[in-house]
Amino acid sequence: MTDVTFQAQAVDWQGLPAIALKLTQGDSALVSLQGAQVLSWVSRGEERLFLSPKAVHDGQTAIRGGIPVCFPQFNQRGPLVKHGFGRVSHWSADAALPWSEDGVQLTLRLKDSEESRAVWPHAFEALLTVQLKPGSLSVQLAVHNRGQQDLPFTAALHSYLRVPQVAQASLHGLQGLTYWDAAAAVPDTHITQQGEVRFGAETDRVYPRAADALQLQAAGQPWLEIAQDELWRETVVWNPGPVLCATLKDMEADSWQHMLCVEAAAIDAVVVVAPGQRWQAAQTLKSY
Ligand SMILES: O=P(O)(O)OC[C@H]1O[C@H](O)[C@H](O)[C@@H](O)[C@@H]1O
Repeated sequence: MTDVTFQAQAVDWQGLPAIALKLTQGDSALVSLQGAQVLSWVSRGEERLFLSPKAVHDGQTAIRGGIPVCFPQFNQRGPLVKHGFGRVSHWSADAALPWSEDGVQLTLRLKDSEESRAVWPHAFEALLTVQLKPGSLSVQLAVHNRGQQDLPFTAALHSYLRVPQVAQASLHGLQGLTYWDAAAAVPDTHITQQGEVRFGAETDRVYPRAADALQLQAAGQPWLEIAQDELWRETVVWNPGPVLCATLKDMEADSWQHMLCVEAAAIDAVVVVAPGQRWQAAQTLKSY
């Protein structure tokens, strides 16, 4: 006897190919093949990811929201397009598989191509594995070096978390850690976090990974636990605030009030994967 615990279906999201995962229990996720980007995670009836109502879906532009995969470069820390070509590339999907007792797992793959080698001369396979089970979503990036030389990269899972109102949200678990403040007027500003993180003006910070999982508390929502594997050595916290948000064409003027990004990142030190070796690390979200 086989108990069916999930459904996986190829669907169209705004003209782009995507895969819809749905658990018998009710939780669901939507994953775009562009960028291997999770666009939606509904847990216990509630959408937990922010996807901009003005997100561009032309198949070439980065999609604003969900969980973009920044790879093989974070931000503008290198010669590639901002946040790397991974989020604007077409990934292929394996068949979805049962996972754990009541969940589903989906793996998407991106291999080097003539186009990628023209800008980044490395033979690689990147795998993005999404594991969905009741109350929890885990996203793992794996990078396999298929070439003869060392493979250097930086990366992040740029998770956009949806909150009803960011002014009534707080992020717990980073206190005592010293962050680099990328939004500070004075370059190279480092500040030690006091208490929880709160949002209002532009926030753009790189923290070292905390030993324990973070907790996001937002009025009108169940708590969210945010954990990241050790190889994600940094956590980026980003919210554009009203001024920067107004300049982002793919955000509504008030979108900054309904999101914050907590990004599992490997960026301060370049990751180097030896020939034939593999690097992998996950971020896991749990709703309480
Ligand atoms: O607008 P994007 O290219 O998606 O980047 C959005 C943001 O990503 C990260 O959080 C960086 O730390 C920010 O500096 C950047 O503005």
